[in-house]
Amino acid sequence: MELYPIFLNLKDKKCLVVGGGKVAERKVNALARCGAQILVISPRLTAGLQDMVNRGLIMHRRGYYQASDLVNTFLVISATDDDATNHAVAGDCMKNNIMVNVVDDPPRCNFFVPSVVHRGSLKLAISTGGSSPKLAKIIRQRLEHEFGPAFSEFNKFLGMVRKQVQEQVRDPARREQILKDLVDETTFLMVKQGDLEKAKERVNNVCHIDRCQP
Ligand SMILES: C[C@@]1(CC(=O)O)c2cc3[nH]c(cc4nc(cc5[nH]c(cc(n2)[C@H]1CCC(=O)O)[C@@](C)(CC(=O)O)[C@@H]5CCC(=O)O)C(CC(=O)O)=C4CCC(=O)O)c(CCC(=O)O)c3CC(=O)O
Ligand SMILES: NC(=O)C1=CN([C@@H]2O[C@H](COP(=O)(O)OP(=O)(O)OC[C@H]3O[C@@H](n4cnc5c(N)ncnc54)[C@H](O)[C@@H]3O)[C@@H](O)[C@H]2O)C=CC1
Repeated sequence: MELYPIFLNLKDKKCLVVGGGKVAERKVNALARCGAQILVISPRLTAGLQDMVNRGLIMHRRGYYQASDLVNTFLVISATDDDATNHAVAGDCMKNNIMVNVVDDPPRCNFFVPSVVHRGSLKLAISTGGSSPKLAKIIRQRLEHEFGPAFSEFNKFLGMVRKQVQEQVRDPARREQILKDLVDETTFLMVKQGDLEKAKERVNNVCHIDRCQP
């Protein structure tokens, strides 16, 4: 099966997490950082999830999953240790065309959660298609070394410069050429070697417009 990789905007989308154990906590944290509106259904919660409830970051209904929990839900993660519940959640979601991930049952998922290197808006997401989550984790750790925190700032800088070029360079051919030349292998290596200022200067030299300053 070939999986289609996408990046979802979950801001204010209702997301349901069934189960309140350590796997649920990991998935909730990933959803929370994207501004999702999260409801956890579980008779028990980890201390970390309880803390998030106390701080008003997520909602919690103490109890067992019911099909009515799915009303208005965009995305569901079923992270219980109970097969019958996980099957019921998957079946109900499939019937209603809701995105669903069942953490211990890949065939019942219509999406997998990748391993992710976070560098601000720059995300490197790794999936093994479910073959080996541990391999995905090892690759993520290697990439974290290779793509250090400087990439977060550099990516933000490029986004800003690119927007300025789009707004200020009227001639379409010139604009296209500048955008293509904005970053190259040499600039990339400067960021990688930690010379962010030099990299930014090189970008500014390409666009030659006064407002392209950090
Ligand atoms: C299909 C998928 C569904 C989904 O959850 O989306 C899935 C399924 C399962 N995971 C299992 C086990 C483990 N999962 C991890 C870790 C992670 N698992 C994640 C994703 C995924 N896991 C999806 C596929 C991703 C892909 O395509 O590669 C990561 C990447 C993202 C995240 O969860 O946030 C996160 C790493 C985050 C990071 O650190 O970067 C570890 C490692 C560890 O804990 O150290 C182990 C133990 C070692 C091992 O098994 O490899 C089991 C067996 C359970 C059992 O038998 O008890 C199943 C069920 C099965 O395979 O049948
Ligand atoms: N996909 C992944 O990344 C991984 C998946 N797993 C699998 O994930 C599952 C959960 O693992 P853990 O979080 O460690 O288990 P856990 O035992 O800590 O948590 C299970 C949670 O489900 C809740 N629960 C049980 N029945 C429920 C129901 N009917 N409705 C709502 N909540 C219910 C329990 O109260 C508990 O909070 C296991 O099956 C495990 O094999 C394990 C490691 C990684």
